[in-house]
Amino acid sequence: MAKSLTIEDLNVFYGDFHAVKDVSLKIAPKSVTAFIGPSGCGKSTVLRTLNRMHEVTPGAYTTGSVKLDGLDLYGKNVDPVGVRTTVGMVFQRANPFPTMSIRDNVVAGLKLSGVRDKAKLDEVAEASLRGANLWNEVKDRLDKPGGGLSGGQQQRLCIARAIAVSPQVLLMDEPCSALDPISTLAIEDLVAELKSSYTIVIVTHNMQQAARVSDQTAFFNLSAAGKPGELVEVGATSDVFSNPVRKETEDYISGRFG
Ligand SMILES: Nc1ncnc2c1ncn2[C@@H]1O[C@H](COP(=O)(O)OP(=O)(O)OP(=O)(O)O)[C@@H](O)[C@H]1O
Repeated sequence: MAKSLTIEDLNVFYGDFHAVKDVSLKIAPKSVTAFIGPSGCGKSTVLRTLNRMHEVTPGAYTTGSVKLDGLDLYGKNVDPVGVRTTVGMVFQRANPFPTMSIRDNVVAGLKLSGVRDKAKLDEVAEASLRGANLWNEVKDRLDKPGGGLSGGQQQRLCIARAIAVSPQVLLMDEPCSALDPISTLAIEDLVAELKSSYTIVIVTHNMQQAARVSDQTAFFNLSAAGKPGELVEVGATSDVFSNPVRKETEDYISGRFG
């Protein structure tokens, strides 16, 4: 199930632009790691390299390595589509297929991979919706369109869709930025529960959220405009927030810049 991630000397480029420089980081299985830092420092870019999602941008490439329990995700025979099943992703804006039913939204990935057995699909839909804390709210309207749910429910639907394909890691790119405070707390509670089954990496601009949900915090920064983003400090969240090693980290978390 949940696996570790080891990032070594990762550099990310968009064509000629060097976006992120020399990131090395270990992420333990069944833990939550928060990526924090000012806009443009490369948090989402690094996140996307963890399931090769950056490759959908023409000209984007990496050097260095990302290993999932020792397996190099950039190895010669590794299929990026398979990587995205093992390392699932939830985006900033909930993106369910709006006219597709709630049930079909959840099992879309399984259907795409050829599963046709209705009993199996129903079973996975229920388990995933339960896992995403959405079952009780939608169990009587599984055949209604996903687009009819509230923003917070749609985001949990997307989490259900991500876990339906049994990933080992879940990447979340500012999953609460479009949500109200109540829905945000529902997602944070869910992250705490999902941690028992998945390794989670979450990008957030919300310091309190990083402090509430994560075990480990990685602070990224830019040394100057136009320079690549760098990982300044990483450590146990309680240490990074209460006793940061670097002054830049302290300035950022105390709101003095960023
Ligand atoms: N598809 C892209 N093509 C070219 N450059 C990009 C692309 N995506 C991001 N960048 C650049 O890479 C750098 C890092 O961007 P990224 O989105 O990873 O930062 P971020 O820390 O997640 O920012 P934010 O907090 O604003 O979302 C920025 O200079 C950005 O302009």
